[in-house]
This record gives sequence, C-alpha cells and structure tokens, in this order.
Amino acid sequence: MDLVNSLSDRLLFAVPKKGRLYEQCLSLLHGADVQFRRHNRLDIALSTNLQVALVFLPAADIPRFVAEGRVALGITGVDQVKESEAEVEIACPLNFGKCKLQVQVPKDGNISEPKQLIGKSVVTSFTHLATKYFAELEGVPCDGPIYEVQEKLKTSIKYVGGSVEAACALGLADGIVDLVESGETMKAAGLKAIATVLDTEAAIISSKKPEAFLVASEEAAANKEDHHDLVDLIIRRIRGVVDAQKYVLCTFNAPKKMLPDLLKVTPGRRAATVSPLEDTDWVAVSSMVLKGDIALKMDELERYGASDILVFNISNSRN
Ligand SMILES: Nc1ncnc2c1ncn2[C@@H]1O[C@H](COP(=O)(O)OP(=O)(O)OP(=O)(O)O)[C@@H](O)[C@H]1O
Ligand SMILES: O=P(O)(O)OC[C@H]1O[C@H](OP(=O)(O)OP(=O)(O)O)[C@H](O)[C@@H]1O
Repeated sequence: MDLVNSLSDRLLFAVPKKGRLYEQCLSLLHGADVQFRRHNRLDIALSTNLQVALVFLPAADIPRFVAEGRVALGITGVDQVKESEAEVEIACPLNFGKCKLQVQVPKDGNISEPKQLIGKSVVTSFTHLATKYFAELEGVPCDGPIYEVQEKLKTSIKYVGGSVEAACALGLADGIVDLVESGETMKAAGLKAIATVLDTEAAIISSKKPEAFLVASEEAAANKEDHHDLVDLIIRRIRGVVDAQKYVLCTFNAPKKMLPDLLKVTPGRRAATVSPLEDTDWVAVSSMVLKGDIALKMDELERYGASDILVFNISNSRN
C-alpha cells in the first residue's frame, strides 16, 4: 500500500517541519512514546506503534489545517493560532516556545510609545495581530475583513515573511511587530521594544470539526470512536511529559517533631509521601516541587532541620 492510501486509517497529527519548535516537538513525541521513522525529505511519517501519521508542516499553516478538519491534532505557537484566527481547541500549553510579540522601534530614534507610530509604517509577519493592535490604538472598529480594517487605518501595516528586524534599517518601516525571546536579535538590529502585543508559547491544538476524525475505509470507519480515544490518549501522554518537566522529586529525612513545618515547605502536588524509618524519631519524606523553586525550598528544608536532601528529575508523570 502506498503512503497516501495508508493515511486513511490513521489519525493525522501536524508538527512544525523546521524552525524554533522543531527539536522540542521531537523530544516531546519521544517522551510520549509516539514512535516513527521519517524518511529523507518526506513530510509524512507513519507511527510504528500508534495508529497515527505525523505530518510535518510550516508552523504558520498548522492552525488552518486543524481548523478545517484536515488534521485532528497539531503543535504550533499560540501566536500562529491567534494570527490565523483559526477555530481550534487549545488542548494543552507546552511550556516551550515562550516569547513575546512586541512592537519594536530603532533604539536611537525619537519614538518611545506605540501611539507615535500612528500614521507611520509598520512591517511584520503578523499582519492580523498588528492590524488589530493598531486599530485599537487608533479607535478604528475591527469587525470587518482585515483588508477593510487596514484601509481605515492611518498606520500602514505591511507583511514580510522573515528577517523582520532588518526592515527599519533598510528604510522599509518606522517600527516592526515581531517575536522576542532573549532580545538578542532585537539588540543586534539596534531596536528596542516599546509594547507587548501578545505573550505566547507552543501548544497542542485539536480540531473542532468532526471530519478530522473521519477515516476513509469502511473497516476503519468502524473504529472512528478509537480516533477520539487516540486524541485523548496523546494529549494525556503529552500533558504528562510537560508536567513532569515542570517538577522535580525532592526526598529528605525529617526529625518527626519538625514534620509539620517541613511539610509546609514541600506540601507536594496532592500530598507529600511520609514513610517511617528504623530510627523512630525520624521519617522519610518525598514530594514533588516546582523546578524553579527547588533551590529556595532546599534552603528552607535545611533551616528546619531536614537532612539527606536529594533531588531527582522526573521523566514522565500522570495525575
Ligand atoms: N525566538 C523564539 N523563541 C521562542 N519561540 C519562538 C521564537 N521565535 C519563534 N518562536 C515560536 O516558534 C514559532 C515558529 O517560528 P519560526 O521562526 O521557527 O518559524 P518557521 O516555521 O521556521 O518560519 P520562518 O523561519 O520561515 O519564519 C513561532 O510562531 C513562535 O511560536
Ligand atoms: O529574541 P531572540 O531570542 O533573539 O529571538 C527572536 C527572533 O527569533 C525569531 O526568528 P528566527 O530566528 O526563528 O528566524 P526568522 O527571522 O527567520 O523567523 C523571531 O522572528 C526573532 O527574529
């Protein structure tokens, strides 16, 4: 059977084909045990252990494919979902691809707030979001199609597909609207941020259209229900991996008399596990702690008399 025909029985799952989200998507799929082999240059890969086909697409196109029910699930940036105005479900934020869509202007110029860009020229890859932002700033109603709103704006919003940060230096724009993470690109291009349009991160999105779950062959159609179960299974697995990455497991030995204070420091996600020790004046405690808090928590545990404090990474989890 050729590759395209073998897709009819499978749940389609769109993943960015390159760029900032690509590597982390692969590691997430690995963590969720979605196994597949991608052949050179092919943008479709059949999973070897689930009834899933991965489709590698540009991040910006994924919301549209999912909204139209061509694929059931996708991973992309929330910024791309908002920009495309695609009607999709944001099933699970993924805690990576975190950045901000910001209005940026030349560092040494005389513009210091977005209102000063009204009537001037702005370049971006996010024309919908930029148009909405400036429409609000100018008090223009934003209910018509985007080109009609743009016609009413004093500010000119123009599209470029990449290297947006070069637009000011090249005389194409007075300001830009672009993504910023570390700020390195903006700094190197001599720009400064003067406003944030959107905070964004990667997310799993799922289709609201029933046809996303339809399968072509009769035999496979009988398993249609399975595709809903499969969507649920994949989302739960991925959520488990994402949650696991946010936490570490902290274990320590605690003098019994200090236990109430120590449990206030590390109460655990639901509750800490407390186990007896040979020495009856002591207990062992294990508890999940947010990764970002762990150093402070260890300081506090030590202060309250905990000893043998150990911290472990968690590779997967389920609630
Ligand atoms: N610097 C960044 N830090 C974190 N996440 C980012 C960053 N830049 C982009 N992203 C996220 O990754 C998504 C895809 O952006 P990326 O620049 O990788 O696009 P791409 O598909 O490679 O397209 P192109 O390079 O042609 O613009 C963005 O929509 C955003 O959600
Ligand atoms: O704040 P930073 O950490 O420097 O990241 C910001 C840059 O990252 C993205 O571009 P990317 O490098 O993905 O390439 P692109 O310009 O081709 O989209 C974005 O468009 C910025 O240019």
